[in-house]
Amino acid sequence: MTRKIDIFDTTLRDGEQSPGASMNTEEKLVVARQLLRMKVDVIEAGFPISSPGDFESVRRIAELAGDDATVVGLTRAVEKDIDRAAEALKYAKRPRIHTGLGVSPSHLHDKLRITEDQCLERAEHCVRYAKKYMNDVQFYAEDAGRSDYDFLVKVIQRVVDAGATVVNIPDTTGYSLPAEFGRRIAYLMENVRGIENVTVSVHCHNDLGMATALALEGVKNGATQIECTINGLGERAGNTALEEVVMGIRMHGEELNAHTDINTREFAKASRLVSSITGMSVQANKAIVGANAFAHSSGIHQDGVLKKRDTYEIIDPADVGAGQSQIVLTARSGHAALKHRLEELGYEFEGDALDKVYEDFLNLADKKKEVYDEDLESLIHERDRQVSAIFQLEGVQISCGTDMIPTATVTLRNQADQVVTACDFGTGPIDAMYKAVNKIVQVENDLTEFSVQSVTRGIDALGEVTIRVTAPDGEVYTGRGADNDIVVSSARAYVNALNRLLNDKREHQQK
Ligand SMILES: CC(=O)SCCNC(=O)CCNC(=O)[C@H](O)C(C)(C)COP(=O)(O)OP(=O)(O)OC[C@H]1O[C@@H](n2cnc3c(N)ncnc32)[C@H](O)[C@@H]1OP(=O)(O)O
Ligand SMILES: CC(C)C(=O)C(=O)O
Repeated sequence: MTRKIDIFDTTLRDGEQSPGASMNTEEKLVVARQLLRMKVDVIEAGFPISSPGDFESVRRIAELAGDDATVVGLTRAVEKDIDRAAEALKYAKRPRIHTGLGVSPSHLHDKLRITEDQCLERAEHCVRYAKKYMNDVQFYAEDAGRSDYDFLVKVIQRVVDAGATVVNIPDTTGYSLPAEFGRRIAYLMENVRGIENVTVSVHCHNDLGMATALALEGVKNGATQIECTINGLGERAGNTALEEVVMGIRMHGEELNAHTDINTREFAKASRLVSSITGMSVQANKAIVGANAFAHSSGIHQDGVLKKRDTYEIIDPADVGAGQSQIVLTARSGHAALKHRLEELGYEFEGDALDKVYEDFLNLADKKKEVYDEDLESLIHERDRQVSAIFQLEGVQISCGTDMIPTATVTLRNQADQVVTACDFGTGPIDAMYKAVNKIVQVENDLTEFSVQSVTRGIDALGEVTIRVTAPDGEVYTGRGADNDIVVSSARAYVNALNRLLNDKREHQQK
């Protein structure tokens, strides 16, 4: 059996320290419920002395958690902070005070302005003082990542001897390299007497983008608690992301001799919840919970994933509550992805027919970032319309604008494969285009309806135009056309309606 790693979630404390991410008590309770659903072991609910609101949040989350999680209040190595935290945690079933102070030369000399001896004394005192209130006391050695190895051993020895149940070794500034941070943890494990009787925790920041790697190195070298946040929220560049570190342990559990009890299927939901409450959006390429984490948009990858998912995916998206892998159709997609999506939509294309749709698809995809299902359907319908065409639109060019007479030049190809061009002007670009088409097609009709709608989303969406023309005998013919450019859609729709009218006329003549 591998070691159980406790997941200490600090979204509500360090996560909330992200500029712009602060949460009120009700919002913190909503997040806390989600953390309980995920079965985190420890919830750091706030810094009780910092404000009445944070005190209340810690108090209510302690009540909410009951026996299901340890609830932590953070303090400085200051008696009044500890008193306030103890008060907030008075009714908690599993309370923990998290106290401590800086231990690096920078924090001692420039921030706290104390000597090493004063630091050792304060460290011991804050733990002993907190122990008056409860047994479970966690000590943090702030900025341990930049501290002297032997001084850190002395600090941790003092607090272990004073009764700390958990010792937290933070890389507060995200400065360390993972292997070096691992050596630091190993050094403590070798040199602090009795450390095997306490929980060693790691709390890493992401200033160099290595917070998850740092935490995993910590675990590899002896830590059994990881402090982390949903979406990696936290001071400055954030903390170790909970979803990343838990999945890292799941993937490499044997090598790390580690497992967690977290319900990973709640990850996607937790990510969305925290993002919507804090207003901190999640980057699309964020590991595990980003919108693109299980999306494939290039042909070679799509072909691989369609043959077997694990050719390009190490995690089943369902395991993190992210549904299914997505095949995103773009100009980098190949036949395999297009065929697959068409089949999902109920269209079977093989061989030459598939090649032709693929060609149209690429033309469209070069103009759009992403080709959606509606685009594909529209593209197929457009092809069907052209198959039975007497006239086909070859090109349309418009010139219009302020102080200009709208003018259209239209080129059509007829069934005898002749290309005919006509030009006309009108009250607007569409009117000019219709008149130019009429000069070539020369069939009497009234344009009785014109409507345009966006087929998909975004500025590059296909616009689909529907028009109705009425023949002299009162018969109505509908035409449709789709393109990114609505003038082109309009020309296509009009030519399509006229083709129908002409086909109908021919059929009548043949009867
Ligand atoms: C690495 C971390 O993330 S630590 C957690 C960060 N979280 C917070 O800061 C929570 C919100 N903070 C607050 O509400 C306030 O800063 C308070 C209530 C904690 C303190 O407020 P104030 O008394 O006004 O002090 P202020 O914030 O200006 O300065 C911090 C003081 O605490 C001292 N201090 C900082 N950390 C510690 C510590 N761990 N132990 C003891 N003293 C500390 C500083 O040296 C400074 O003392 P000084 O004024 O004697 O120089
Ligand atoms: C309070 C401590 C654990 C902290 O947030 C840090 O060192 O980054």
